[in-house]
Amino acid sequence: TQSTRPQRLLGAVQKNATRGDPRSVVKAIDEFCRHKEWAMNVGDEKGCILDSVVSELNPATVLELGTYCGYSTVRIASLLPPHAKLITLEFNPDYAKIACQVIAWAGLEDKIQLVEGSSAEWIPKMKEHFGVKMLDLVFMDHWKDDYLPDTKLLEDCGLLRKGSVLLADNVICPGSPDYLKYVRRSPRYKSQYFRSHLEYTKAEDGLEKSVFLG
Ligand SMILES: CCc1ncnc2c1ncn2[C@@H]1O[C@H](/C=C/CNC(=O)c2cc(-c3ccc(F)cc3)cc(O)c2O)[C@@H](O)[C@H]1O
Ligand SMILES: [Mg+2]
Repeated sequence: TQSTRPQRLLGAVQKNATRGDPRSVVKAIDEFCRHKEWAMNVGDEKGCILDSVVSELNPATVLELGTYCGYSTVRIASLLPPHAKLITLEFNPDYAKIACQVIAWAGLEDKIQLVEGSSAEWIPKMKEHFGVKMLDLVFMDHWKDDYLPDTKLLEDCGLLRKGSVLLADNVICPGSPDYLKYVRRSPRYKSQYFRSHLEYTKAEDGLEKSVFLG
């Protein structure tokens, strides 16, 4: 049977990356997507912006919405302090299976909790199920129409504190106009746009960083 693109991406990691070396996993995926097959990872250019936001924040608890193949999961987790935790939600079981193996190849299983299911189902369970008190960082990279409803759900579930950061991928391409309007207009957020390019292309895209003001 034909392999899928995520399966071929995993193959490139297992072939070209060193077990237990997260940066080599990130590099192997970027090489594969730049030279072999494009895939919707945040990529190396926007990835550097992601790295700087994570490093500056030094978050103890991170939530990622939309694992896909685990590229940004590995990229974020490789920068977290020793006891920090990253919970990543992915509702496609095939993608979750690939991401699980990419995370294992990077040797980051201890820092990452991959949950198979939808954000709508699991965000309300964060506190009781994972013992999460507050989220320091949320990286949004799932369906773009879900950015806004999930942001409101995070607020309603009391998961954001003064200083919590929402970092959203693709606010230009494919775009999430309703989300952008909301965080830029709301007095409860201090929002900032980091201009960049769509992964592995010259098209414009960017990340929106929004700090919750409480
Ligand atoms: C139900 C809530 C919910 N709960 C849990 N997991 C969820 C979920 N909703 C979705 N997922 C999973 O997240 C990932 C989806 C990601 C969606 N991302 C883009 O569509 C995208 C597109 C381009 C682009 C494509 C083509 C172009 F021409 C240009 C740009 C570039 C990008 O960086 C992009 O992120 C998948 O793993 C879903 O299974
Ligand atoms: Mg994206």
